[in-house]
Amino acid sequence: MSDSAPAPGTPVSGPVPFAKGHGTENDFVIVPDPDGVLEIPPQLVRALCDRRAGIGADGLLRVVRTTRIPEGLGLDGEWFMDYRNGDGSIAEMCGNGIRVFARYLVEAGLAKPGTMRISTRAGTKLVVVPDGQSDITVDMGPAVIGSEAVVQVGGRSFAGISVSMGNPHLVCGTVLPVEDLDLTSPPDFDPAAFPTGVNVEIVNVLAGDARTTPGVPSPDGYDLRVRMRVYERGSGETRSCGTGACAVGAVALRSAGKTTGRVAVDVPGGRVAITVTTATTLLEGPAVLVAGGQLSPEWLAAAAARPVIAQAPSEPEGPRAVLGEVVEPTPPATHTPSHAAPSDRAPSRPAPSHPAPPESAPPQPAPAQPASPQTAPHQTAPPRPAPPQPAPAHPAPPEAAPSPSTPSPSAPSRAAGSEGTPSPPAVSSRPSAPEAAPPGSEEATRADARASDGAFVADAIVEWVTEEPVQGWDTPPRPHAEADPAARGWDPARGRPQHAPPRSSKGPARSVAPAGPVPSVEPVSPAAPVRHTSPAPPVRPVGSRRRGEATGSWGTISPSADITGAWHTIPTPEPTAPRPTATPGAERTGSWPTVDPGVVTGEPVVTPGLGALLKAVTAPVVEAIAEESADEQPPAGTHAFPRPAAPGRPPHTPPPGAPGEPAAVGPRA
Ligand SMILES: N[C@@H](CCC[C@H](N)C(=O)O)C(=O)O
Repeated sequence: MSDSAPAPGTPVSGPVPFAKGHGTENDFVIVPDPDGVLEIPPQLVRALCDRRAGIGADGLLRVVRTTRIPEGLGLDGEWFMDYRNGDGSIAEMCGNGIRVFARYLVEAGLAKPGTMRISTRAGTKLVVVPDGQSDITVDMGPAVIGSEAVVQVGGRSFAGISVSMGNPHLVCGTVLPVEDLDLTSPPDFDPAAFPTGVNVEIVNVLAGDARTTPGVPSPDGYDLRVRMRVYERGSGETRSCGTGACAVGAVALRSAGKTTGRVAVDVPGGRVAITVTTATTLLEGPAVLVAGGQLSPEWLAAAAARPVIAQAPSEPEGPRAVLGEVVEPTPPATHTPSHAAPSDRAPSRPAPSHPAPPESAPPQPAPAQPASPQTAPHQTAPPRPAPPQPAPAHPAPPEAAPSPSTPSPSAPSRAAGSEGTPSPPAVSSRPSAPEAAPPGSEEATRADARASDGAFVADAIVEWVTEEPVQGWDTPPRPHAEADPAARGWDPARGRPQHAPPRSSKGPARSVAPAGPVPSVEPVSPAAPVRHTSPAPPVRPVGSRRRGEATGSWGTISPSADITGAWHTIPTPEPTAPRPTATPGAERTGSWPTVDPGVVTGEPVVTPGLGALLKAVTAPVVEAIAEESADEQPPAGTHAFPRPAAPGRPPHTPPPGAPGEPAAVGPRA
């Protein structure tokens, strides 16, 4: 923080800028905070992501210099992506979000196009942003493939393979057309297998798998084409998930007998390309900025004053002041993994009860622990560490691997560096590069993953059947959730969805989480203005939203924004694959075939667009480019999106109508 920086706790006197963007329609509110002076509590994240009373998004990206946050210690990207799910919970990584984040850096004049390093809770990622509006590519690190687990989605059981992309995923292949599935309710999963929750991908293989789609060619440049829908932890169903697509690409390739290749992953919001090499996973896809503007101070105050639903907080926070309000101290609450959707899509809730496995399920599927617990980024850098670390809702069985919620002693820990820290560290220059890869970093993860490469493949017995590609497939409309949990289909007495499938009468449930307390509404303290970070009480539990508040004002519309609102059309229609004959219980059989560990059936696929990146990953010149990018001043006067305030000043307050700046529409402080 510079000398002229406001003292912690000083109210921010101006409007807070924001931008809105999406990657394949996985959308985000972007809040620039280069000095790390803003705290955005979960309830404000929820309010901002509210699609009716807020700006609306699946998640939030806070743009902060890596040197200004405890999580960034040891990370060497100039910028840190502080990602939040729409329900206010923190996640380790977001593949679509980091592309949008990079686009924002460039459009806001904070970075130059080209290669840049962006730090996340899952390590520092290399990102290539071409000049113009072309797709952005991210080196996401290796997919760490774990073991089989079963999940209940829309009343059906699916077997899947757990994968860590820094955050946890369960990839479930199925013969049922994914567009027919009901993803309006949170999946029921085994909390012992996923103590911090899980993102669930349901997948059809459409082309390129000789065993299941014989004779159906993939689009040019791809080895496989798949379609997926996803239910995201903390966000509900989204129209795309970048980390999920990476997980799907890795598992789908292995199911087809390959460990490397390129996969077209079609999602409701478009298509992303996944390239799996022996060392890493590349995610390529669009990133679009839609608008920029300023949050209304009145709206912020109203958002902070709304009542909250008392529940176990999804992300225990340390003492901090907050954006929009200051709350009273509360004793630490028992942590319950957060994996529910935000309130405008599905209720936040305690860990769901896990129904009995389907009759055809293996008697005792292995707990879904990644093969190398010490290498899984979401284990080494758990998303919700807090001192003291509470026990998971259900401890893993004795034979299970150590709980992923157990932080590594060497992992970067917010417990050590954040929660008890009254203010961001006074670091004014970039830290020198560590001699060894920092724990939890991408480099460390990759090195560990290489060492355990042969242990990636899960012991799953599966069957793939093709299904007919469908043009213009769509997902059911998102349900509009009401404040009343019951009105959202939530049974507070049972602590699970009202229409959750009954547990099997033929055997006990494998793991049943405690139903949890019935949510109750309680007020929070009166709203206070936006404040800078300072020693402050813990953040209260995530709140529900209230209607009728003033919202953040809209600013400019980006010329590059895709505002058609139309369903994404797959650009190149592929030949129709033979549609399988659905058999009773088929959803249980669709999963991933066993692949011999360590079998590599193809060379890494290098396409023209990715060749440069693959070279960049290893070329020393990348470091020079990254350094240059970090050290040089961004071009002035060309940015189209709101820039953050200069160091030491409150968030940017552009003059109304200034060239290149969004017009100030909302009320001023
Ligand atoms: N949509 C993101 C993933 C966001 C985080 C996820 N919901 C989690 O909690 O792990 C992506 O594009 O990867």
